[in-house]
Amino acid sequence: MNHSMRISASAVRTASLDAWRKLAPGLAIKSPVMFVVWVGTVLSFGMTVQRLAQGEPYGFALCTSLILFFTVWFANFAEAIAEARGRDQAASLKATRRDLTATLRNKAGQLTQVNASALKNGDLLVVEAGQLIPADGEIVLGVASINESALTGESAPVLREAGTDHSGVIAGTMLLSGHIEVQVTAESGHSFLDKMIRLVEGTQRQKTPNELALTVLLAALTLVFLLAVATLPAMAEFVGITLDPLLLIALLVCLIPTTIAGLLPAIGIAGMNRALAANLIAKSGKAVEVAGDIDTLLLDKTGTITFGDRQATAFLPLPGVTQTELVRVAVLSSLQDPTPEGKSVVKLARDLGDVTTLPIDAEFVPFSAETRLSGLRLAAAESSGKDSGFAHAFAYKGASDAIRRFALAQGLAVPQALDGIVSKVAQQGATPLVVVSQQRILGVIQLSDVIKPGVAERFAKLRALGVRTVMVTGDNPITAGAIAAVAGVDDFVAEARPEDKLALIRAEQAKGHLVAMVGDGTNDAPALAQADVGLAMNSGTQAAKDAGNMVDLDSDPTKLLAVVEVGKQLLITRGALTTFSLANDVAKYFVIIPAVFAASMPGIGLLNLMQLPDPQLAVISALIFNAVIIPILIPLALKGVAIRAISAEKLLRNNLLIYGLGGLLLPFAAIKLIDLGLNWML
Ligand SMILES: Nc1ncnc2c1ncn2[C@@H]1O[C@H](COP(=O)(O)OP(=O)(O)OP(=O)(O)O)[C@@H](O)[C@H]1O
Ligand SMILES: [K+]
Ligand SMILES: [Mg+2]
Repeated sequence: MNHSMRISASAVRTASLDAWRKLAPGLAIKSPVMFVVWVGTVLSFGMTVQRLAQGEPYGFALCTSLILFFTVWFANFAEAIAEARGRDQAASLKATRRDLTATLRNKAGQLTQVNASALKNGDLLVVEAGQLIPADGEIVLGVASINESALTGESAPVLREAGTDHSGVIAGTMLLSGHIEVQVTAESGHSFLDKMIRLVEGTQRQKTPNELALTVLLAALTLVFLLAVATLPAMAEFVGITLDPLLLIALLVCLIPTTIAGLLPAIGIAGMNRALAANLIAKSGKAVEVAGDIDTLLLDKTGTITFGDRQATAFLPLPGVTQTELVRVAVLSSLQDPTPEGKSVVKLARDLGDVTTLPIDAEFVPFSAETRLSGLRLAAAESSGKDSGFAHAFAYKGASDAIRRFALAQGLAVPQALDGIVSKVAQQGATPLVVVSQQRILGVIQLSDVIKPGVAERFAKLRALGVRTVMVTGDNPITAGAIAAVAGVDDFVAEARPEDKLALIRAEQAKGHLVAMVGDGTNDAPALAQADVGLAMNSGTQAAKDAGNMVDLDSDPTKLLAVVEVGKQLLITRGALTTFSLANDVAKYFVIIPAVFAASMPGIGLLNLMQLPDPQLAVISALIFNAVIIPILIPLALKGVAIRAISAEKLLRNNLLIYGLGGLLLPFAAIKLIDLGLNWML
């Protein structure tokens, strides 16, 4: 993906054209504030023509009309340039999805070649090494090594596998090796990526709730100023002056919040652009915005804080159990377990010389996040029944609390020595899996995982931004504690099942927190849906991606930091420019009103701080400032106000100082300068 956020010359060219197109009344009315300026422009041009026709002086009228016109045009240009930049960004993404062909497998097993655009949800595709994946989907068969660089810019191949939490594939990426079957989950043109493309292109942009609220507020302010200006002629009449209606229009435009109204769409689009530049797919502008207000972040341990490639590294038998016996039962419990954990158990056992094979009539009990164990039952033993005197034969492995409970329910004793072994493994941050057969608990498998480098710094940065991090894991409290300490999370919850994660999010939300959550597994889906920001990994299952409101193309769980930053920057930029715009308007009021009345009311002349001699020139100067401040601020609106890791209150105070006080003082100086310039020119 092209991550350049610079403004290209061609973007400026298209935006200039689009700014004209956006003058159409149907589009102009979308922003009530700018529509008032639009109407003012039309009226003003009308009066110019009228004065021209009647042979009256029309210079002031023409100047006013032109400046008003450019005010509207600049606002249109601000939006158009943000959109053009979004289109540039989307173009490279779109290119990955063009003209793909698919090998479709029908129910009878026959293969046919079809165009990817004809694919339907649920279609089964066969993809061979060297081919491009034709549609977004989930691998239902096979293991794949995939190059996603067309999408993410990252050239290192990624591994995707059927039946795991990383089975998702995306159209336009390249299958490097393997032979896979993919089930289509998103028809061409309807995937998250397509949606994001439309969002950044501006073709499917909707105002976010905050944007809508601000638009209403600005419209209300405009109405207040409209009423205030409407009462001026009567007041002027009272003191014996007749006010030129053009002066009133100009005054109104200076007073209403045109700066923020003109820049508002650009700020929102730029937020989406920044998200996409970070390889984040947001399903709506709202998701990005909410991310800025997040104060609690829930992360799971395995695969988020650690690499998630849990590998068996040791078999630790209980006293009185031989290593061979422990290994044999561990292998029995894992032979049909497709998880990376299960496979690694078999691999380590084989390396140690184990040759255990699957007994006939074995019934596989798959791992679930609910039971937190896996293994097999022997159906034959089961059918012989309890009366025959045989116990059910089984071999299980699982989380220590789960196996302990299971063993007790089966009437098996829990050996004293178990705790010691479990804690020893857990204290190193490794995951202990306890192994049990129908006869007894045999010992522990040690699963080792590696903490991702740099997570501690990221969490520290989040803390500085006011975001509390909580690790939620299905693992035991000791392992969780050990990992939490190294990773530097603020808090952790252990032995959590999926519904516990959901309950935790609800509890945090009930306390008034806005919660973000990262996940990739199907069992994360409810929590992802409940969270205010649910960031799903692109590598994850379709259920997770459907439930979340953001997808990370890089499948990097620590990307949540970037999500929060993009969101915060959006909110802070919008807040700062709103403050600036309103402060400007207040200042303009005090510049213009005295200038207008000074000539006929000596008393008010004292208030004419800036000593602007000619009321018409004063108004023109204010109008010019009012217009050009929009393009001047476009780069800031697009780039965003810099955010530093300081507390929200400090940030607010700093911004009030810079954009509030600055916004109040700048117009006095700028308008005086423009006025001096105009006086000199004339
Ligand atoms: N294949 C497996 N067979 C048996 N038990 C397993 C298997 N995989 C994991 N477990 C046990 O179940 C627990 C929960 O695993 P799970 O992967 O659901 O954790 P989680 O809720 O996703 O949390 P996290 O990902 O943070 O560890 C693990 O800590 C481990 O003890
Ligand atoms: K204004
Ligand atoms: Mg997990």
